Amino acid sequence: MNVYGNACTKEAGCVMAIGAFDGVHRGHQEIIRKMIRKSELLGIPSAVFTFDPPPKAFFRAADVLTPVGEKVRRIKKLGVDTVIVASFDRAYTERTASQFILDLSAFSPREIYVGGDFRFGKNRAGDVGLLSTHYIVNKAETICCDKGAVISSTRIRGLMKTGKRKEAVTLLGWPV
Ligand SMILES: Cc1cc2nc3c(=O)[nH]c(=O)nc-3n(C[C@H](O)[C@H](O)[C@H](O)COP(=O)(O)O)c2cc1C
Ligand SMILES: Nc1ncnc2c1ncn2[C@@H]1O[C@H](COP(=O)(O)OP(=O)(O)OP(=O)(O)O)[C@@H](O)[C@H]1O
Repeated sequence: MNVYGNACTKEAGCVMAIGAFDGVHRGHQEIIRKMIRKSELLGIPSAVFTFDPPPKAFFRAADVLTPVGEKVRRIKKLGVDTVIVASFDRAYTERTASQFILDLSAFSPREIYVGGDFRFGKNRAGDVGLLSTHYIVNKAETICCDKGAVISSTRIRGLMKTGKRKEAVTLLGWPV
């Protein structure tokens, strides 16, 4: 596990957002900004817990929009104090949902932000319900584009593949 920024410790605690965040697209930015606002309100550090490579790249060979260095840079640029990157390899996918919950406790998250469909742990056994029995969990609302379609890394990968760069950039909110 690599940790960028030392603001978030067990003692200091944090408000945390968790996810693959490949591309750090406009949907991701919204959830991260909400998390930062809450951390400012509570007067504690903000943190993002993410994975390298993104689980979809590991399991389904999806194209990676942002290599880890660029992903961390984008997340920091949004104003996040600490970025935690777990190495997503075969051994890591064997960690159970309970082990992952225990991993998080090293950063004492006071509140956590995820999407409603967030899953974690071996065979995706953990869900928001389970996480909520341990932490205060905020479920982010889904952000859509102007045409009303959900913004996702998968959608942006498709646009890039078919040469629709301009549309991809609009959904990403970053230049490519
Ligand atoms: C410890 C751990 C183990 C995981 N094991 C699996 C797995 O066995 N199969 C799978 O499809 N995804 C697995 N995942 C990936 C999650 O399903 C999910 O993609 C990840 O938590 C990121 O959330 P997000 O997809 O909402 O961004 C695992 C995640 C974690 C944290
Ligand atoms: N459009 C969106 N609006 C709000 N939250 C989002 C949006 N897309 C993803 N999220 C949330 O951001 C976190 C990271 O999501 P993830 O990186 O898996 O998103 P994704 O774009 O759907 O990726 P993929 O298409 O590869 O599955 C999750 O908690 C997820 O629910």
